[in-house]
Amino acid sequence: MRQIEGAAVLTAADMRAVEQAAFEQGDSAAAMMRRAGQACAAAIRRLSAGSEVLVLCGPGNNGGDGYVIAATLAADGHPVRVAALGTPGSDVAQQARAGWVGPVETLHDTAPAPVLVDALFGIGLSHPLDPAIAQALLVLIAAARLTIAIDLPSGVDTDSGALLGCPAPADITLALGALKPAHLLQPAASHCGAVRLLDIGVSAPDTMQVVAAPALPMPGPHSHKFNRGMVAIVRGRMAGAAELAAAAAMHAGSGYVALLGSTIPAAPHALVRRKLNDESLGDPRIGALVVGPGLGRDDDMRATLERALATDHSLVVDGDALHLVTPEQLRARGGQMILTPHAGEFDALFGSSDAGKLDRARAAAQASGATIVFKGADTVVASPDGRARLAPAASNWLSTAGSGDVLAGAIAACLAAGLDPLGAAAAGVWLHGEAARRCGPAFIADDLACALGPARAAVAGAVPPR
Ligand SMILES: NC(=O)C1=CN([C@@H]2O[C@H](COP(=O)(O)OP(=O)(O)OC[C@H]3O[C@@H](n4cnc5c(N)ncnc54)[C@H](O)[C@@H]3O)[C@@H](O)[C@H]2O)[C@@H](O)CC1
Ligand SMILES: Nc1ncnc2c1ncn2[C@@H]1O[C@H](COP(=O)(O)OP(=O)(O)O)[C@@H](O)[C@H]1O
Ligand SMILES: [K+]
Repeated sequence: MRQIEGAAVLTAADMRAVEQAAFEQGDSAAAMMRRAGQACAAAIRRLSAGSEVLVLCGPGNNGGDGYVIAATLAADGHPVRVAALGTPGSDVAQQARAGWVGPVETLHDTAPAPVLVDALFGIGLSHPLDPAIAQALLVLIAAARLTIAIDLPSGVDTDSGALLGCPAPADITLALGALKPAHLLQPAASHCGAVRLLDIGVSAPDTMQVVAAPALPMPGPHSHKFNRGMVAIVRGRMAGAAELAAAAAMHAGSGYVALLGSTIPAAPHALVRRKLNDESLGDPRIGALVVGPGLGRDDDMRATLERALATDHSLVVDGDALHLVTPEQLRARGGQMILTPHAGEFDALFGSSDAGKLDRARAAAQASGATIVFKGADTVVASPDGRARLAPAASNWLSTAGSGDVLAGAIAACLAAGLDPLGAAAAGVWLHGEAARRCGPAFIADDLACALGPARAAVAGAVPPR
């Protein structure tokens, strides 16, 4: 059982392809289900600390896992009962059912137990849960001290994280072989409780991963302020937003941060304030240029954005700037670009849609040629090359004004430090989440920017000095 940071994330189709590849290498579905069920049983035995376990088994292979779990627990002398919904459909699930020699109650007639194992539906749930099933499940959950979901809580859509009917909230979800998008995307993610990954002996591709603590360059004797990575930020109509992004870039480790558009001295004095003109915008030492936080959307600011786009700097495009560009314009510009939209900005730039957040982020990356950081209580980072990173749940206290400006600055610092756009975006998201965790409750964006330093210290040493 392991933590999820850095783990592979697979859609339902990816998971089936990985299983299929394993079968072609000589593995069998029965052996895989046995490994999955036994790994779950070992975790459940530890978590239940001797209390009786009730395993709810569905009609598919998730239910098959459930029968293996029950048989394994019983063989270890652990008190366990089984209640089923329907009869197993696949050969492998029927085989697993045959391995359970105890009685099988029905979902509607069974009595509660202190530990409930939800093995009703996993990645195969295709339509909303029947309300009568959902109701029976919720009654058993309410009576249990601990609910453990196998692979996914029953009642969520694997790929989009949407709810299918009234899902069964779990305290712990044991993800099998790899994470699925629903473990990380809202609203499903908040029904998973703590997610832990179990190895079931399959090797998953790393195209999609959970955002993990980044490896960031450390300063050494060769370092000076410019080769640490210089960040420039365009100041717009709401100056505070650009100031927050600048503070974030400084605390995230940039050696030199310039605010373009004001020369009036103010704290922090480490921030270099320059006029916005061709010379300052064209400074070849700039490693990342941030445009958009508090920019404004009037014609003057549109012209300022055009000037920023006309440079050949790596860009972080945020906030108002996302209302002033089109995906086609960005694609035509090319170069390294990271866009950081929240849901409203995303809809404005790419259009609204009922598709899932992961699919939308990936399509947007394709359309714009930029790396997309689709923000919210869940955050998806998608690269135009198809790779993606999904953030683990972050502090809900991030729902405070200016926290997105801080993220833009943190990402810019990582980009200027030499990370590729996907790596920089994921590193910025991780630092932002870690800073929020360190801030505790009711912080403001200024606190968050300052906490990026200690968050950065948590990964210090990840990379030896150059
Ligand atoms: N190769 C294997 O045997 C492995 C299977 N695994 C398990 O298998 C699961 C996937 O198994 P399946 O593909 O069989 O899918 P599920 O067990 O998630 O559910 C599919 C079954 O439920 C039915 N169904 C779908 N929606 C329903 C609804 N709303 N109401 C009633 N019935 C509904 C389907 O017709 C099908 O019979 C994974 O989540 C995982 O738990 C893992 O152990 C990995 C290895
Ligand atoms: N409920 C939440 N839980 C976790 N993170 C959140 C939540 N709400 C917002 N965030 C994060 O906080 C930041 C908010 O950014 P944004 O909406 O652009 O704010 P602002 O424009 O005020 O700077 C994003 O990084 C987003 O992912
Ligand atoms: K389940």
